[in-house]
Amino acid sequence: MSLLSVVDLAVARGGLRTVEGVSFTVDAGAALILRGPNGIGKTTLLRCLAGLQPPLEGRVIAAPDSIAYAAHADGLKTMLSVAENLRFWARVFDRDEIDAALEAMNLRDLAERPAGALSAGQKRRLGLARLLVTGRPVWLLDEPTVSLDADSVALFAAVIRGHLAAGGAAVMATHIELALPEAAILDLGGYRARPRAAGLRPAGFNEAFA
Ligand SMILES: Nc1ncnc2c1ncn2[C@@H]1O[C@H](COP(=O)(O)OP(=O)(O)OP(=O)(O)O)[C@@H](O)[C@H]1O
Repeated sequence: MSLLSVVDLAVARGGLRTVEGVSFTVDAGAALILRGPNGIGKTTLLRCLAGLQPPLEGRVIAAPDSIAYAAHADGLKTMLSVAENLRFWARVFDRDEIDAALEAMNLRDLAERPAGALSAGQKRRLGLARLLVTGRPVWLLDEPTVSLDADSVALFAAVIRGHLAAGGAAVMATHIELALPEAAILDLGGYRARPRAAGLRPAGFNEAFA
């Protein structure tokens, strides 16, 4: 069963097309890794999949409320504890269970620590734990392993595997080897947009008369 389909997608950032003609499907239980050089548009594509910006062309097909996005920034509330951050985030998604997320990302001993007093890798673990409390099947992750040590990368890979085994799916942008050999790889380098403006202006718009 397909949880996410992308059809002939083109996206733009800062008024410029980044990638175009991107199509793929991610089934339940499957992971897709987005690769490509810096600036090709991996983050831009993820933002579009997450609904944070519209596509220039093409379609993103997913069930309503099925997607959870872990952006490059962890988006933590620094004055709240680890547990409070997770409870807050769970409530945003109308849920209240956080124990499994604390356990999975090895955060139990840090549960009462203010998020602002965590190390970079610990913050990243908390950022990833936020996905677990959403209960959503499709995870989008931007550079999920930045700042993680080898043990935490392995922890992360185990969490992704558990999510896939439970029928979820994941799309991840990363330059790092994730120890997930079963994941499919899509290199966006082959979808670089031909240089031209994003085409965001209305049809008939003529710059000479603007
Ligand atoms: N906030 C922004 N405003 C305008 N342009 C941006 C912004 N963020 C990124 N861009 C540009 O959009 C293009 C795509 O950037 P994007 O962050 O999607 O690439 P990426 O493949 O994720 O790169 P990286 O591997 O470095 O994370 C780049 O040319 C970048 O310079």
